[in-house]
Amino acid sequence: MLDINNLSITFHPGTANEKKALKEVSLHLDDGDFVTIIGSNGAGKSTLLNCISGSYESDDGTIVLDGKEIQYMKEHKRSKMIGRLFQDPLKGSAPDMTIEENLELAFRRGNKKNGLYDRFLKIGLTKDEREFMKEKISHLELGLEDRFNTKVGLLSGGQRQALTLMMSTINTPTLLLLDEHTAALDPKTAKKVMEITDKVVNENKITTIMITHNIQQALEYGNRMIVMSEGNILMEFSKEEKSKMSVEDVMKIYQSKSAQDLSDKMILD
Ligand SMILES: Nc1ncnc2c1ncn2[C@@H]1O[C@H](COP(=O)(O)OP(=O)(O)OP(=O)(O)O)[C@@H](O)[C@H]1O
Repeated sequence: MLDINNLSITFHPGTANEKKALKEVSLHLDDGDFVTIIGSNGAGKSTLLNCISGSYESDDGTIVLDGKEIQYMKEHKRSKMIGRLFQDPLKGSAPDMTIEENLELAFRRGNKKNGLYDRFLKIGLTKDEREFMKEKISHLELGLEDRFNTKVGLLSGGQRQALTLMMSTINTPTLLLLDEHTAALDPKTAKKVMEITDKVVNENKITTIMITHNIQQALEYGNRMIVMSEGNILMEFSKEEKSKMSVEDVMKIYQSKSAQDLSDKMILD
């Protein structure tokens, strides 16, 4: 479903600041895979997601998603297939619009049959659509279904991140990219948003890549864990291997295989 072959990108080539951020990275994901990625600061984790989403154009290599070569496809076109969440809960939803308006925008954007919104002809949700979305959002158990007319800017960081997750998955994406999407939340809220994420991903069998600085989270969730260092994929662990590992084991293995330690953020967690 996702085939990345020999992906490379160098920033500021030929200058003193030259940085090979990805060095011939190859990665294959099957349908429904939920892969967690950990690695030291500057390992290339976000760059990899940026190349997949189209925020960055790689110098070399291919990215094939669902049989289509996408490495030269514009980012806005890829966004119809790829959902993405960032660390910052303020990204991904419009603060001056209500929950309902944000959900409608996400619903029409990814739904060919509902292309009217693309042409800026806002038509509003039908009664059935509103009920469908209220039902979906009630699964978050955050009470957002009763606040459909609340402006999103008034929601907490956790509520907003959960809403963005809902917006990214209301039309099931081919691929979901999560870039430390719980890192800016307090531990209790982060846990709740992670549990919601896991439920949404598993129930809808969404192929997902999640970067996290939290090793425990990387071990606990998903069916594969990838470890990156200096622009390379250093190691990969299956669900079964992960289940037998502790956070300390991961840190020891990383230190023995890489010249670096895992990021300071990870050690502090
Ligand atoms: N737009 C850019 N211009 C120049 N250098 C960049 C750019 N984006 C990333 N880099 C560099 O590429 C390297 C990899 O960065 P990246 O953000 O992918 O790391 P990361 O593994 O996500 O790290 P962190 O855990 O600190 O977020 C870093 O040295 C970074 O400074």
